[in-house]
Formats: sequence, C-alpha cells, structure tokens
Amino acid sequence: MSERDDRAAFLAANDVSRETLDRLDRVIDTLDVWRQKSNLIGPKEWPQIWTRHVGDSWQLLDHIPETAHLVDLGSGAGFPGLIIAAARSLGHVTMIESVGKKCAFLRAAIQEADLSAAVHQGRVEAAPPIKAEFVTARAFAPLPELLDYAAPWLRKGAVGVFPKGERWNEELTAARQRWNFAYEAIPSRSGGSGVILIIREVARRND
Ligand SMILES: C[S@@+](CC[C@H](N)C(=O)[O-])C[C@H]1O[C@@H](n2cnc3c(N)ncnc32)[C@H](O)[C@@H]1O
Repeated sequence: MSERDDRAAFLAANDVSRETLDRLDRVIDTLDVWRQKSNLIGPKEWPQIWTRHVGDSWQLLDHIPETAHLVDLGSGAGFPGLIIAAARSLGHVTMIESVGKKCAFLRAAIQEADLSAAVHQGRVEAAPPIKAEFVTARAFAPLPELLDYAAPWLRKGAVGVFPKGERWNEELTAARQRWNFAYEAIPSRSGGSGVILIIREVARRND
C-alpha cells in the first residue's frame, strides 16, 4: 500500500474536518521532507504512516476536550503531540523532547501547519513548570517510570492519556506498587490487545 492509499484508509475510518485535514497534511508533508535528512521515521514505517501513527494518535482525541492544555512527553516525530495539536486548534500542546534534531522538526511542523503548540527541548525530568490539564506519552516509558516522569502534572490533578501495548496489565500492577490512582482501560482501535489507559487521581503511596 502507498502512503496515499494509507491516507485514504485513515480518512475512511475517521471523521476529519477539512481544516484539520489541511493541518494534518502539512504536518505529514513536513515529516516527509525531514525524514529524508534524519532518521525520524524508518522507510519501512512510511507506507503506514496514516493508519498506524496518525491513527494511533487520533484515537486519543476521544478523551481530550477541544480547549485542553496538554503536555506530550518524548514526542519524537510528533506522535501524538502534533496530531492532537492539528485536531485541537482551540487548545494548546507543549511537546517535550530531548533530541535537538527532533525538536527542530517539531518546530518546523508547528510553523508549517500553524499549530497552537510549542516545543521544550530537554529532558522531561528537568522541564520547567508547564501548564497542562492532560498528559500524553506514546512509546516513552513503562507505566511505573512514566508516572514518575508525569508526576509534576498528574499529582496536581492532570489526567494521563497513555496508549499502551499488550503488556499493559503487568505495567499497571507494577505501577500500583509505587502509586495510587484511578484508571480506565479502553481497548485500542489499532488492533492487538493494547489499550488507552486513562489515569486520574494520582498520588504516591504513603503520601
Ligand atoms: C521511542 S520514541 C517515541 C516517540 C513518539 N512519542 C512516538 O510514539 O513515535 C521516544 C522519544 O522520547 C525521547 N526521550 C527519551 N527520554 C527522554 C527524556 N527523559 N526526556 C525527553 N525526551 C526523551 C527520545 O528522544 C525519543 O524521541
């Protein structure tokens, strides 16, 4: 399947407004240019960029209000941060990423697609205070460590929206050793036995 066919498959499965599609196209076009000069995304991944990476990010939107302020940890090539910013023009997304070349791409995509978003270059654990009611992170860290990274926001009442793979239940059990929290596990539409974990009311055990 070509990237064009993959885009058509994504659009057949998801309701995307004309304005949002225009922003998504600009983000993916920018990624196409930048991936030629850096290893943001592998050539084997490219033919499924829409159904796999955009689609995986898109399903988080069910849990993120229109005007949300959100922080995305370890944004890499912009999944899910850039996709959420493209779909939530009334909100604001801050992406935290430690690798300079990836940050340069993220900034270029924000500019090309005119997104309400910003990039903080640096390690999540050393980030300055950033206002956010929602935290996302995809393929960033196992849940126990992810809760440590996201604690500055979650402990102040932010909601975590985390796509997780088939071992999510083991990660949840391990996270329970260190943290108290409420959660919902919503089956992923990306196939397999992965879920979207919605995490609330986070407090360190013995707090
Ligand atoms: C496996 S990639 C996932 C990227 C993207 N979220 C995705 O799903 O395609 C993890 C990203 O996190 C970044 N990263 C790893 N540890 C980090 C840290 N402590 N602070 C900020 N970024 C970090 C890496 O540079 C990399 O871009």
